[in-house]
Amino acid sequence: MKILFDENMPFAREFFENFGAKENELVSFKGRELTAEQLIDADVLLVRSITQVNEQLLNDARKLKFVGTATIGVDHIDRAYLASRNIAFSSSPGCNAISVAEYVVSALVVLAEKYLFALTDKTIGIIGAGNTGTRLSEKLEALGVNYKLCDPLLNDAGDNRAFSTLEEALACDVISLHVPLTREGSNPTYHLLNDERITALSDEQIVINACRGEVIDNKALLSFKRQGAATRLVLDVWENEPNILSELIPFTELSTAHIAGYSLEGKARGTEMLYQALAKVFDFKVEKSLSQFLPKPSINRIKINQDFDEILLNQVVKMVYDVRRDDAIFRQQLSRFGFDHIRKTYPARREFSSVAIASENTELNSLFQLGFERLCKIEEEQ
Ligand SMILES: NC(=O)C1=CN([C@@H]2O[C@H](COP(=O)(O)OP(=O)(O)OC[C@H]3O[C@@H](n4cnc5c(N)ncnc54)[C@H](O)[C@@H]3O)[C@@H](O)[C@H]2O)C=CC1
Ligand SMILES: O=C(O)C(=O)[C@H](O)COP(=O)(O)O
Repeated sequence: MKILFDENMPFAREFFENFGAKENELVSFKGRELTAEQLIDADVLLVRSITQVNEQLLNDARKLKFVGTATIGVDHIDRAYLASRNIAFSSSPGCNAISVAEYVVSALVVLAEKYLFALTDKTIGIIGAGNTGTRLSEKLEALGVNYKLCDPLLNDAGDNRAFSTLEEALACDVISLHVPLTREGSNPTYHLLNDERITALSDEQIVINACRGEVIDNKALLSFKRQGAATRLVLDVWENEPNILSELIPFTELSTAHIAGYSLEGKARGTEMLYQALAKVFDFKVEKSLSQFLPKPSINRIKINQDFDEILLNQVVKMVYDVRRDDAIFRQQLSRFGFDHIRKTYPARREFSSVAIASENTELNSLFQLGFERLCKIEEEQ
């Protein structure tokens, strides 16, 4: 069985070697350079978000039986075409939802420190309450931060959480976008933040986009900022990646290269989910799991000697993931090396759960609910 996989897919060789594939049948490719010719004798194609999978790419791939994407988003896949060819398809729902939620928490912590506000004084409007929006809401709940959820589709489907209207979510102190990119249907998200909604934003609001660039009209956003709006922007995703509207960058508080979901765990979970999906389709036994391959994090245990407060939160969140690192890389390297290079050479980043906390009679439940591990007494003594 010949398996082609994106070179930016951690542990793909470890998962797929011996998976009915001989050495020369496990072939990596560059996501933006994959050609139809490379796929002629492929049985399985495993992509990330930068490969457009459509008729043009697959027309000559007559042996192809399975396409998988190690991502949450599926806007790069023509699923109707795959169905018309009877090619099995699997994405990796939720694989990097924790990573994106931790990116947002890091951004909030950094902005709270810079502008001297308490997170508990703010309300976060979460637009899109699927895997990522839900993970974020759980983390905010852990911190005692108010939030509103907006998801008309889940609301209509009978999800019994309390939902707000889009207008209510857009009026929150912080707006965090977690919708898929859609251009059709009852609630399309393409340019959800259009000129009209952008110009209605106040100087005090913060807008975070870590879903898809096209959800915000980037040109309208730039012209809004050029007119002097003080609205604070955190942008991880951009219209027309990798050729983005770089004039926007100086107007943002934090700018990154579509890496919100790039914790090692988040990326690698995508690979693991494809391994499991492939095993199901081809009736192979699932024998491997991610825990076999994840390296030890550079810091995996800490001891905390005070009760939880926002200063402590700032310290521990930034110890694991400080989004300013990625912002600095982006600003310094974009023009020299390009968008894709920054993503490909992304430095290691781990999730909060990679660190276990020991505490002596201190109240740290907020940190455990946020995602940090609790170190029990026996482990502490080892
Ligand atoms: N920046 C990054 O690195 C990453 C970005 N993403 C993006 O984030 C998106 C969301 O991820 P998940 O939450 O995991 O997906 P999901 O599919 O679990 O949830 C998306 C939610 O958005 C809702 N939704 C759709 N249209 C809406 C609208 N007009 N208004 C409000 N809600 C709407 C859906 O009903 C669904 O509940 C993905 O589709 C992907 O494009 C995902 C992972 C990493
Ligand atoms: O999972 C998604 O959806 C994402 O946006 C991923 O973080 C995209 O990563 P790449 O597939 O572009 O490496």
